[in-house]
Amino acid sequence: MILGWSTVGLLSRLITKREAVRRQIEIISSACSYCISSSYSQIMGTSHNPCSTDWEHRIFAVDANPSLGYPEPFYFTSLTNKDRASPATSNEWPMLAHGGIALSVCITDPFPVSAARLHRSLGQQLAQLFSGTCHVLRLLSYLPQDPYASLLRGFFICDPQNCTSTQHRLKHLLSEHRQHISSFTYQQKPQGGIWQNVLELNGGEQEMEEHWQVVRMGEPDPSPFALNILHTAVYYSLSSTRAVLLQCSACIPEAARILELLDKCDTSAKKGRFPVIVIEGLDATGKSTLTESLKDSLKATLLRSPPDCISKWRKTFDDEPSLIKRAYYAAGNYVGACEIAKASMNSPVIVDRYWHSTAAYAIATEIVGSVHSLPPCHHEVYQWPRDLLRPDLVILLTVSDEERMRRMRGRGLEETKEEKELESNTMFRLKVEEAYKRIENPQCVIIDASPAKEMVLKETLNVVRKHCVI
Ligand SMILES: Nc1ncnc2c1ncn2[C@@H]1O[C@H](COP(=O)(O)OP(=O)(O)O)[C@@H](O)[C@H]1O
Ligand SMILES: Cc1cn([C@H]2C[C@H](O)[C@@H](COP(=O)(O)OP(=O)(O)O)O2)c(=O)[nH]c1=O
Repeated sequence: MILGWSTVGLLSRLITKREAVRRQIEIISSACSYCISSSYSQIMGTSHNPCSTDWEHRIFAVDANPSLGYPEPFYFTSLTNKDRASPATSNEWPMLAHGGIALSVCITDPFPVSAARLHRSLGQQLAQLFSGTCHVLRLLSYLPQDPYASLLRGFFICDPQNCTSTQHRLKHLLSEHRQHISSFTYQQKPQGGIWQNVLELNGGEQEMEEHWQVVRMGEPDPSPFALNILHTAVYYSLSSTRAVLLQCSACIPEAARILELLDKCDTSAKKGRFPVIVIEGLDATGKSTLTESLKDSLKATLLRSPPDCISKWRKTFDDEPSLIKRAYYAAGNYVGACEIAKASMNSPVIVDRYWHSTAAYAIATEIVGSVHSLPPCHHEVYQWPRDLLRPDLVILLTVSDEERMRRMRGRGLEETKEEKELESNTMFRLKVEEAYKRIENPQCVIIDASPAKEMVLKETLNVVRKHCVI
C-alpha cells in the first residue's frame, strides 16, 4: 500500500524553489543585500542553493537515540545511488517492522539563521505533539558530490502504530512550514523493498506521484555528523562567525552590538612578547582558583571568555539554536584575542577558557552517544582556526567525577544548562573532556587538579616554566 497522504512532490518542490528565489530577490533588493548573500555563500562554502535538492541522489543519516531504542545511526540512499555508497550488512528497517511507517523532513530554507530557527521550533513542536506516539530522531542529508554545501538538517519520525490521526496531525503541522521544508514518507511494500515517497504538503489535488526505492548503507565518508559540526556548530574563521551574526542582527539586536565591537577590534593583532597561557577544564575543576593564583605568581593580566564586554549578552545567545549560540562564543574568542594581544605586550596573560571550550562543548553536544561516536583524532573538527591568535600554552585541568561534584556543590553558584547536563550526564562529560584532548595546534597539557590548591599551582608553574619564557 502506498500511503494515502503521500504523493506528488514536483509541484511542492517547484513552489519551494520559487519561494526561495522570491525571498532571495526580496532580500537582495534590501539595504543589506550584499551582506546576506555573501554571508550565505561564506557559510555554505559555495553559491550552491540547497533547494536545488536532487533527492534521489542524496544520502540520508538518521541519528542514534539509545533511549528510544536506536543505538546506532542509520544511513540510507536510493537504490540507483547505491554504487556510490558503502554497503550495509542488512537492509532491514527495524522502525518499519510490524507495519510502522516513517516520515522524514528536511529544512530547505536557504538562509542558515532562519533554517536553524525553523529546525529548532519544528523539533520542539514535534516533541510536544508526538512524544507519546512517535519517535522523533535527528536527520541529516547530503549529496555525495558536494557534501559540505548540500547538507540539510531535519527529522526522521517513526509512527510504529501507523495511526491515521497521528499522520493527519503531522501533515497539518508540516503544511504550515511547507515553503521551507521537503518531506518524504517511507513504507515497506508487501513484496519487499522500502520506498521513499515525496510527501505532498500543498493540501491540493493529487498530482503525479514521485517515489523511489531506498536501501540501507554503511557509514558514509564524510560522516554527516562531523560535517554538521563543521557546518553549524564550530566556527573556523572570523568571516563565517561574522556572516552568521550579520544575519542574526535583523532579529537579535545584540548581534549587531557584537559586530560593532568586532569592527573596533584589531582581530589580526599579533601576540606581544609575554606568554599567553590558557586554563581549560570542565566546570568546577578549579580554573578560577588557579587563574587567580597564577595571576599573582606571574604578575600576569587575567582575562576570561567570553570577555566582559560581551558577557552581558550571554543568556540571549544561550537560548538560541546552536548555529547562533556558537557564533556568539566564537565572536567572544576573536574579541578576546584582541584583548590578549594588547595585554601580552606588557605582562604575561592568563585566560580562563578560550577556543578549546568553544569547540569541545559544541562537538560534544552535537555528537550523540558515547566517546566512541566522536570524530576520530586529527579530524578537521579539532583544528584551531587559522585566523585566531594562538596561545603559547593551554592547560587542561582534570579531576575525578566525584571530586568535581563535591567542588560544584561546595561552590553553590548558579549553573548553566550545559553544566546541569554535565552533572547529570557522565557520557557528555567524557565527550567534552575527550574533545578537549583531541584539539590540536595547540594541544593541551593535562594537569591533574585533584591535589590541594597549592600543589596544583606548583605543578602548573613547573609546566609554565617548561613551555614558556617567563
Ligand atoms: N585544588 C583544589 N582542591 C580543593 N578544592 C578546590 C581546588 N581548586 C578549587 N577548589 C574549589 O572548588 C570549587 C570550584 O573551583 P573553581 O575555581 O570555581 O572552578 P572553575 O572555575 O573551574 O569552575 C571552589 O569552591 C574552589 O574553592
Ligand atoms: C567560554 C565558553 C563557555 N562555554 C560554556 C561551557 C560551560 O557550560 C559554560 C562555562 O561557563 P563559565 O562562565 O566559564 O563557567 P565557570 O567559570 O564556572 O567554568 O559555558 C561554551 O560553551 N563555549 C565557550 O566558548
